[in-house]
Amino acid sequence: MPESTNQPEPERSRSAVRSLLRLWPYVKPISHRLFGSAGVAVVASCLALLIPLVLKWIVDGPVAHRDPSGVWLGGGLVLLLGLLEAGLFGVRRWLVARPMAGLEATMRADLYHRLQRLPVSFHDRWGSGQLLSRATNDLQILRMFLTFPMVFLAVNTATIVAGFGILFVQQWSLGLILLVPVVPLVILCSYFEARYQVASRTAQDQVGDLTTLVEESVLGIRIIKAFGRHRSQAEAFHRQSRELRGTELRKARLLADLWMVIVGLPDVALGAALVLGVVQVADGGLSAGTLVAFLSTALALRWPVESLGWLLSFSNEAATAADRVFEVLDTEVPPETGKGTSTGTGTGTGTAEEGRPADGIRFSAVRFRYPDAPEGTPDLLTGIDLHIRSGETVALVGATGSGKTSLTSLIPRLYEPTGGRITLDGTDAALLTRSTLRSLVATAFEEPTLFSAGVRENVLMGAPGADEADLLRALEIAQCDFVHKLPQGVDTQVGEQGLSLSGGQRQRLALARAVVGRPRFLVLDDPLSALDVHTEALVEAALRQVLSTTTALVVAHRPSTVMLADRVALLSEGRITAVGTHQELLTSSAAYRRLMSGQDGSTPAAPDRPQFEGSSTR
Ligand SMILES: Nc1ncnc2c1ncn2[C@@H]1O[C@H](COP(=O)(O)OP(=O)(O)OP(=O)(O)O)[C@@H](O)[C@H]1O
Repeated sequence: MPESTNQPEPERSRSAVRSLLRLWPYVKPISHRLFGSAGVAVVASCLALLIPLVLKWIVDGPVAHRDPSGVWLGGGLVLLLGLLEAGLFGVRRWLVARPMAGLEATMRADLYHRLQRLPVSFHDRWGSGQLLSRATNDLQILRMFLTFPMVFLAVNTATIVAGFGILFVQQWSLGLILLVPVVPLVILCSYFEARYQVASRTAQDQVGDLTTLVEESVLGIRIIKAFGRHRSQAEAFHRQSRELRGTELRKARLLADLWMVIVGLPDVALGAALVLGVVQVADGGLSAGTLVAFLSTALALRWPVESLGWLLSFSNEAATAADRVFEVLDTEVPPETGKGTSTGTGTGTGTAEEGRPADGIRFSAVRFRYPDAPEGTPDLLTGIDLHIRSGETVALVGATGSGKTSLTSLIPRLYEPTGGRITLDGTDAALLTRSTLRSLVATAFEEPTLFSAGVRENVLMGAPGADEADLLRALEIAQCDFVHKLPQGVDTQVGEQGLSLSGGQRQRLALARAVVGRPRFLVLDDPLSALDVHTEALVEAALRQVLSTTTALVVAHRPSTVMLADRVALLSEGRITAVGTHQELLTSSAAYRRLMSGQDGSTPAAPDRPQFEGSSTR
């Protein structure tokens, strides 16, 4: 199982600000709330800065003049300012909580829709865990950043500027001492920021890889158990966990160094200001109240200054999260219609015309290579010419790895051909919109995937507009009588979080899904794979029914599937090298005989041999 993904290497050096600015289109609709909350936070922080001024008044006034009523008044004022500050911070939260949850939901919806629209070749390249972590972890980081760190970066900077203003007014010489650490702090912060940025990206990518591994271990638990692969899976898990732990520790070390500097330098400066201030009070050059106010203001500025380290590191993580999310959102969705060549009867309008002469499926000089195939590898399909007549079923056979599945996936344009043309009843498939194309072509894959939903939803997924009558018809055609005996009939939950169905039951439900929309064309990828003899007979019966209603291309690995077809096409070295009935090919093609007898080592045929040597095709 792959442990790392093949997605493009991200750009490691980038401006965090530029990355975060990309969030603006999402922030814009709620910017009034965000700015409002920042304004409220600035007012709250400034109220906190007034407290030292009240203290100065208390010390130099009522305390110096031994006036208890003045002390009570000052105390009440401090309490009032504290309550106001707390209340305003509460209002700030209230202002942003709901819009931020909405922003996260909108971004997640956009990401999800983009993932749904991106081609299969994109999903081939990206590990599912990487996508999962972007849709969950990274979006959560972004919401948290916009709610708190972004606002407080601005608020704390404003508070620091206002606080220093107050310090300078109170005693400029002491204020200057506190300013001394600013230059080394800025230099050290930018040094840490650059290193933290790299560590943060590495950690977030490693979380994605680890998510992929855990997901695969859960989904593939049967195989892991069956092959006793616990140990190797556990080793891979521990290795990736250790790597992630190492990166997190590196981040923690960087953060610890940053905190040490951010806390240490101002404290040294504060100590120096305290000593100098006490000397000035002793000399009579400064009132005790002013020194108390100065130190209280400086202490009130500790949190805004100290928090800068954490806020900067979080901002970096948010910038990384934004990069990772936009890497997906920026991936271009291929155009709806490709660069097909209009045939004499092709419409080019993206719709399929009713009443078009039923020509079936035609492959003309179709070429294909996977977008991620290594440089220099030859095309997988090098010129496919094949005509499946309307109403006909053609079985596609070939050695393992010859490209059968790849060929069938070109019909619904899960991949785009790199050359040639596929026409459906005379219309170039490349000129149809994907939605039109997929309403014409239904597919049942080798692995019948069911979703965590009821039988009804799983089957109707094949035709969103279909009704109850269509559902029952499809279930009947696909021989899914067993459904009615399930605890809640067609409403029984199946799939990952539902009732476990047998392989044959899943195959038949996948067939029902394929036929529920009465598709004009049907593509089946080895629909009898891995079935026991009894189940195979049931699915075969279902298939016969299904195939009689449509034009079909069926990938066949075993002779019993071949027997369902009218004709057989042999795929070899990227081309269709022979077409004919089963009997014709047995007579005329040595390669076909070898394939059917299993002598090429790819197709097990022995148990079915007596069957396919008979003459009937369907
Ligand atoms: N997504 C992909 N990216 C790159 N190469 C791929 C991809 N999928 C399949 N291939 C390669 O294309 C070749 C043909 O694969 P394909 O699955 O079409 O063969 P097949 O004839 O259906 O095989 P089988 O009979 O074993 O199912 C193989 O060499 C495979 O490694």
